[in-house]
Amino acid sequence: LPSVKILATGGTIAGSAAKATDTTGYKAGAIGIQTLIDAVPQMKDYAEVSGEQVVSISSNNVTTEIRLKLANRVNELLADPKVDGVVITHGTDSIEETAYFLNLTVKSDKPVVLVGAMRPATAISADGPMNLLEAVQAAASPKMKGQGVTIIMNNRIGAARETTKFNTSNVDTFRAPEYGWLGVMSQAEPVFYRTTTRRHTTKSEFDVTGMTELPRVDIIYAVAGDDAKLAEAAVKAGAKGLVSASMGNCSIPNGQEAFYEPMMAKGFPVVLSEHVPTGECVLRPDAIKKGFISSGNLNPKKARLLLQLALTKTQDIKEIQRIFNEY
Ligand SMILES: NC(=O)CC[C@H](N)C(=O)O
Repeated sequence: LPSVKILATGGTIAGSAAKATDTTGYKAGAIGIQTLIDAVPQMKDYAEVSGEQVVSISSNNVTTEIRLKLANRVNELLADPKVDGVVITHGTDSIEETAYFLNLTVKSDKPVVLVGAMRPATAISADGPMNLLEAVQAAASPKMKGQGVTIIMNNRIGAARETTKFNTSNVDTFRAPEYGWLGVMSQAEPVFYRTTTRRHTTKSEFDVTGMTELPRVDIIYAVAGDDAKLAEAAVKAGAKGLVSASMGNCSIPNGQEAFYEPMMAKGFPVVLSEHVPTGECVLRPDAIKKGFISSGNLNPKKARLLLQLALTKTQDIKEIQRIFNEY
């Protein structure tokens, strides 16, 4: 049987509530990985499974430091010829961020699958056990090779870059709204319909070996008529770059643009992403001249991670734009 390692970080999949009917008032990350593995003995028909508890937290508290630790551990594990795949259990609030981060920093074409749940492990019809089983089945499958880091929940295989949380409480919360799912889990096997063309894993230029911190990047929300007080505070707090969660097609209020302009003239990177859920950010010619970088259709939280990694390589605006065009 293939060997699959499960790295556990907490989240609702490891959540515990006082009553089986509680689906909101529960403690995330309360149950250890061995208990989650023991609850799904069927996994042993597909893989030799072992667990490792990395942290036990709700994913709103996953820091850059934890993501770097995960990336380094996944790289260590997958460098071992005896390990065939890795599953990471994770809270759903930031699962897409960690998945995308690993998509950019894992140096292997072996499967890396992130999985979560929306109902705590103690709930009636908890979704965690079936999701975990399918994640392990996928991580054990050679068909997952080279597909990049994926998120698997509710039978669907989503690319880290494209998959995003859509609903605060529904079990079927994830969507891949722009380009759809890569495929599905069907009868214990991954079935692929698409692949992603953006650079990831073995084709990524980012190397976080031994790193414990990354340059600070903050996200500034753009709302009609707003000023730049928050952006100023971010720079004062040490931000080495900013991501604007802009409106519509990369539009931001004049008050913010007036603050960014002289900063960009000095080489400070400002990436325009959007809080509209889908679509490209197409920069006007004068915005390009001023130094703005477009995130394409990458959402603000993922654009923040990519800018943090880009800043480990370069400060050059054109080079950072090249990176956003490729990942
Ligand atoms: N469904 C979830 O996993 C969300 C619970 C929690 N806030 C977390 O992200 O860990």
